[in-house]
Amino acid sequence: MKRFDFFPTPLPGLTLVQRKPIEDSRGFFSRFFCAEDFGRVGLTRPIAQMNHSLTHLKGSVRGMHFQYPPFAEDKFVSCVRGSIFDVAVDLRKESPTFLHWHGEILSADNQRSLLIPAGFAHGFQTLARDCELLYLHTMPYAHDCEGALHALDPLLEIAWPLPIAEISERDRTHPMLNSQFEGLTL
Ligand SMILES: Cc1cn([C@H]2C[C@H](O)[C@@H](COP(=O)(O)OP(=O)(O)O[C@H]3O[C@@H](C)C(=O)[C@@H](O)[C@H]3O)O2)c(=O)[nH]c1=O
Repeated sequence: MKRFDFFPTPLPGLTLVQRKPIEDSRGFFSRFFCAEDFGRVGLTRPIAQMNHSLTHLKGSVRGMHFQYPPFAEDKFVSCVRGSIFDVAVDLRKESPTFLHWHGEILSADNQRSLLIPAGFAHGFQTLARDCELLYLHTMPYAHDCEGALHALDPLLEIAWPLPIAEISERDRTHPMLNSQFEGLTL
């Protein structure tokens, strides 16, 4: 029995994952991750870290974050409480979709996740109060390799669905992109 459906997005390698829970009168049972199935859509490295976040306010934005090589990471992002507009930006130097973004609504109800390959920046906006996210990462957190784009960068033009209600001090001060940014070579 298939536990997931995988859908390609306009950005090569970025994959929308539809979990397929088994429901009964008690509720549901759902496979959350499967190395074999995910390997077929490009996630071939083992999971190194798992993180959990809670965001209280509707309209909050976190992002756009990535890690530079050698800590560039694949990320599997899910919203297990509430609903978010989840966005990935292609930063791969040679990619035909360099600096394009793609967004998907991920929610506890729709049971969708985004599988984001290394070489992308990631961020999201909450569409409800008290949203909780789970992340699987193929590389550990490496403070010295952190990179970020500004969520309101005019070169990206990310269409956030709501006015930004809250954003961290760090995320508010990321520099805007300029023509010197050549992208990531992995
Ligand atoms: C991301 C991260 C942060 N931290 C620490 C640093 C800081 O003191 C505190 C909060 O960090 P931040 O403000 O960066 O948290 P946050 O803005 O939620 O960062 C997250 O944003 C989304 C968009 C992602 O894609 C995630 O991978 C992650 O980068 O937690 C870790 O210890 N491990 C981690 O993996």
